[in-house]
Amino acid sequence: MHLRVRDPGAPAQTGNDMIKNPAEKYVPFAPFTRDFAERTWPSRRIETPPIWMSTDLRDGNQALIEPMSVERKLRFFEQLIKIGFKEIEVGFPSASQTDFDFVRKLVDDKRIPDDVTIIALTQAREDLIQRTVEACAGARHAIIHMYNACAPAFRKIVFRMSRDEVRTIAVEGTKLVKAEVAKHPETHWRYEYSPEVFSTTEPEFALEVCNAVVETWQPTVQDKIILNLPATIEATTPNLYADQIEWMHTHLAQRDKIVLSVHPHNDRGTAVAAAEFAVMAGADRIEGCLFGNGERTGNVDLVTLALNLYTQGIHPGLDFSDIDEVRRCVEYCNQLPVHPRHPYAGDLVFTAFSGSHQDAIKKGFAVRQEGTFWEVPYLPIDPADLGRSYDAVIRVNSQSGKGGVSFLLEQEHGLILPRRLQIEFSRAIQRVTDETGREVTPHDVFEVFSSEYLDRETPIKLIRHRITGSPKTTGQKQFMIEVELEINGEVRHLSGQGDGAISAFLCALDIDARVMDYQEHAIGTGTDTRAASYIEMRIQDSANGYGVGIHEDIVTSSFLAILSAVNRHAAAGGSIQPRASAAA
Ligand SMILES: CC(=O)SCCNC(=O)CCNC(=O)[C@H](O)C(C)(C)COP(=O)(O)OP(=O)(O)OC[C@H]1O[C@@H](n2cnc3c(N)ncnc32)[C@H](O)[C@@H]1OP(=O)(O)O
Ligand SMILES: CC(C)C(=O)C(=O)O
Repeated sequence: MHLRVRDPGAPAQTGNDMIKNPAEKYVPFAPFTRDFAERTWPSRRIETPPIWMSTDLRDGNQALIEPMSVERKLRFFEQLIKIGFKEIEVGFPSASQTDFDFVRKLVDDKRIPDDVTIIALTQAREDLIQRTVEACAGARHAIIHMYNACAPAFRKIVFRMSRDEVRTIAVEGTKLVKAEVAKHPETHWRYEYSPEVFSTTEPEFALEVCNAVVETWQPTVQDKIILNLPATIEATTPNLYADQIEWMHTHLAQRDKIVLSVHPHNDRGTAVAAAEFAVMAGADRIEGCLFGNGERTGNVDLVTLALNLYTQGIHPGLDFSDIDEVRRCVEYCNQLPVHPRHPYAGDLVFTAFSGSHQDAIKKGFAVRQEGTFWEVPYLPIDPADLGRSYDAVIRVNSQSGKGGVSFLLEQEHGLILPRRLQIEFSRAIQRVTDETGREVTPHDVFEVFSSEYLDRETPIKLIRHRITGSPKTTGQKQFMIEVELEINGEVRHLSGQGDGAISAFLCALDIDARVMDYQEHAIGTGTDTRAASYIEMRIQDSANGYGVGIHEDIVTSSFLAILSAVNRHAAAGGSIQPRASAAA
């Protein structure tokens, strides 16, 4: 295909461009000549899951660049069983030897659990029906699924047939299926009929064909027929599809002997909505594919549908506890990637880069208590329910803020930064992300944090300290301290006293500095426990700045935090004047 870039100033062109008035070329689809005012579906809610039918191995497979081998089909089949599907369309056995062999393998190797029904699709042609039944014969439960297109364009262009002739294809095909399956009584056979392209078929005609098929098959309340109403090509807004479904639901004869099924495709990008509305409108069953594979823009995505229900508190009856494993399997079998933004399953769907999202998520996790309703902002589902970790929930780039940065430090290193330090440190990260224009990993964040706060050892480095007198030993309200420091490369011995260890240390340093805020907490537990100290200082007349120290000993960690603040001050060009000790 040839793509052209058009000069925006150029006059409208003909040829490959969009036309000025699409109404000259496209007719909007309206299923009813007048409004279907009797609709009730908009005020309904979905309270129970539909019957799920996976057509990955059929509709999904027929849309692949390379259809699945038997090995890939088997792997997919096992995965579908594991997820909990009870109805699986396994192929179009009359279409290819691979499909035929695969279905036979399932049956002959007894790979189909007793509570699972396989489905095989066929056109309404005698030889194809025979081959389809032959492929499934011997299975405990099997559904023969027959289709023929009923929409006006197909009657006119593909079949060149009248309505009566098209209805006859459906009825005669149904008779053939009935006769063929009767030859294999060891299998419990059911029948599914699809008026293909139902989405653009006149509802009255679809009804006429479906009623004729039901009459021919003669289902019972116990052994229902499946009538599947496909949006073979999604033709309109999902509300109109729902109207079509509700109209069929309320007008079909023998409705109690019918499982009403839908099969939405995603041409307009609204298959999920169409399927949900269809269930509200009376559908009992949905056919689709995992992650929305399928012809053109795909079949409706069953993962999204199932998990949409789950987030409304309704268990879908399908298990996606390890969604990554499901995704890997589907990607392998289809040889197609799942988009990183794909609902519930994409790599990025539980990740926030932007500052305000990160802030809200961090706060949501902080107040979250086990056993309470899920209420973490921006996360519609707990990633842990799908086997996803919280590791990637927050990632940092130039769009991020303090919440995200400090969340990473807390998650990865157990550091709980005071609010003002969060603000201060996020500026350091912002500088990096602005300079590089790239994401910073949790590892990068800690590196920046270390070089900004923890690795500051010049001009003053703590060598050792000794508290020589404390209120307990001296009987006075004073701490006495002796400190060995390296200052500008020279070892110094200083001493000081104060009401506490920190003030004694500051006295020994003899710097014009005040502690504005002091916070500490433990990191880890047991013998590995360390203390993290955060000290905000005002040194001389400069603006407040933080220092951070981490050490096994809590007092040492606070001294390190003071020196971290002092050294940062010096690095920023501030002056410091330590006093020489008496010994020096
Ligand atoms: C919406 C859907 O997804 S439907 C499923 C589509 N999937 C597939 O087609 C995949 C498997 N299909 C195939 O391998 C092949 O199409 C086969 C084996 C079924 C048939 O192959 P062929 O015999 O070569 O026919 P072809 O595919 O060209 O079918 C077209 C013919 O079947 C007729 N036809 C199409 N659909 C049907 C139907 N449901 N029932 C009866 N006849 C049909 C057409 O009118 C056309 O007839 P014509 O040759 O007299 O004009
Ligand atoms: C055969 C039918 C159900 C189909 O795949 C479709 O209409 O999309």
